[in-house]
Amino acid sequence: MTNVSSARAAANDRYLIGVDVGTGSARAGLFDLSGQLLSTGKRDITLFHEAGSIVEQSSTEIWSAVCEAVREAVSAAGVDPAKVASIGFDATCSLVVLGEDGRSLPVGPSEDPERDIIVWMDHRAVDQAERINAKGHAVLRYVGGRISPEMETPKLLWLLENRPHVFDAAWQFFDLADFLTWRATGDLARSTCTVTCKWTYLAHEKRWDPDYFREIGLGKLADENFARIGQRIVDPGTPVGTGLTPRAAKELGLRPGTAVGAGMIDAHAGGIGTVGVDGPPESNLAYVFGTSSCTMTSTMEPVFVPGVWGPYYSAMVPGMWLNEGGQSAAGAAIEQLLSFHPAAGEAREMAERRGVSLPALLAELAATQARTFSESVRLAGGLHVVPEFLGNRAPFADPHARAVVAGLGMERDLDNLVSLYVAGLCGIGYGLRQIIDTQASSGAVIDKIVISGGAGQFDLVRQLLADATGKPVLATGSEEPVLLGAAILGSVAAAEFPDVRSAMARLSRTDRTFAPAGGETAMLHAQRYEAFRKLQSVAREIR
Ligand SMILES: Nc1ncnc2c1ncn2[C@@H]1O[C@H](COP(=O)(O)OP(=O)(O)O)[C@@H](O)[C@H]1O
Ligand SMILES: O=C(CO)[C@H](O)[C@H](O)COP(=O)(O)O
Repeated sequence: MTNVSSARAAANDRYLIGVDVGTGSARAGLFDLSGQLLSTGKRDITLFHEAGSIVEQSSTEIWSAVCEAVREAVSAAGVDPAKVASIGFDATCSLVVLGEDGRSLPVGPSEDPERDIIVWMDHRAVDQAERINAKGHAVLRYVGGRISPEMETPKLLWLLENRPHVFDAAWQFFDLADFLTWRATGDLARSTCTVTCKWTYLAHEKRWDPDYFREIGLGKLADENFARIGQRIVDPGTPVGTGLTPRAAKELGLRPGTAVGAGMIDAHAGGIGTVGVDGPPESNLAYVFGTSSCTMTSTMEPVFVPGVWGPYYSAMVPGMWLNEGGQSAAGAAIEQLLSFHPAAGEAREMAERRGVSLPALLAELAATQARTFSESVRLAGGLHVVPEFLGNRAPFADPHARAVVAGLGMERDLDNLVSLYVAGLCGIGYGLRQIIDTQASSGAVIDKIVISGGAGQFDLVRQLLADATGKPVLATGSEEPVLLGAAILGSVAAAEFPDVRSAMARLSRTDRTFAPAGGETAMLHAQRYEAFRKLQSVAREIR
């Protein structure tokens, strides 16, 4: 084992960059070899919304945002780019469509070629997903029994049926993380993580299933031997190409040849940035609470949980199986919930004056109004929220589910908005509890939750989630575990660590534990959880 002084010396020598492309922004973090975050850079990215659940982005804009964020992080730390050993990428699981020579193709009715990405949250392919599910092909066993319209094969089918000229003109279809490693290195390798979780690649058998593609109407892709969706599938962290191309290096402000690791989906990077702490990975559920929420559970043997994505082999922790749940809208659901309230405008102005976001302001107000974080649940009073504004991802795999808010009165004031915010967070917590309970009844039992993501950075949120689920919530030492996860991928490609497991063990540690409240508070949450399930079930019945 390296001692502290030699680790420090090494830490001064070489640096790791992690890039996280979330739904709303591209961020870069510069780490030393002890996992210490030295600087960050961030650029917002545009989301184009259209009728029909269409949400698109631009890969050109995203690549520029990545380059600017990396330059910002490197210059803020004052580090010589020659000392950057590696770069790793994670991104949302959005579909990028490129034509010959890598030129962007328009994925939607706007016909704007810059809009070449169907974003993960785009639900245009609900009908295609339903038709695929009706066929019941055996590969669906490995995506929780039902394909989601957020995955890539329904989206590809939508393109083939609605924009056949674009489908035919496409040279490559990429998951966003694989686009980024291709753009950085020129290598078309796909990551096991992306293709297994979103494209039905069977990593445990190291193969695509051509029958599935033929049965659902995407036989063309099988006939081409999968040349447009990935013929070389490598584990996350595998060195890609010969590192950065001269062009990409110039754009990023780094050296050509800097090692690049095969990437991951953002939630999975959050997973490897967190689940290595405190006990074996199978005891820890990684909870990534950002625009969406993702629950990542690792097991030694495959566990089939209807309505929870997976089991996926080696898609997150190498050699382990993964069950992935969560909700399509989590942070986004809280934003939507708050936007309906009469006091939202006034509160937003107040938040702007203080230079914080609206939910961050409300978290602060809730914390000051309650004696302890745990007691803030009482602020919710008779308000109950099932925050399924964009369907139920797990454990019902139901994209048609919608939100329920119960207990509204005539109040219009800021305090009532704080109450609604707390009730919304409790609803997020009960949805998480429901996934944990469902997984446990199928055999995937966890002891603790390790949290990451933008919304997971608040102590009030962490405590409420611990109380709502009855499980301890751990915060890691790194304030940016998702960026750390991405940096780990690069570090392995640069051979700074022998493999992802050892990098996880070396670079992540627990900072604080939020123990679940007992006594009356636990009872109150048990009652509220019951109310949540009743409301959710009535809403389903009504539909
Ligand atoms: N205190 C908070 N309470 C609830 N939601 C929050 C809070 N702070 C941030 N969020 C939400 O978290 C999301 C941003 O998280 P982040 O991980 O940065 O996003 P992404 O990676 O999805 O782009 C936004 O939806 C934001 O409104
Ligand atoms: O589907 C997912 C992971 O499988 C993610 O939810 C999606 O990629 C968006 O992530 P984020 O909320 O962090 O922007």
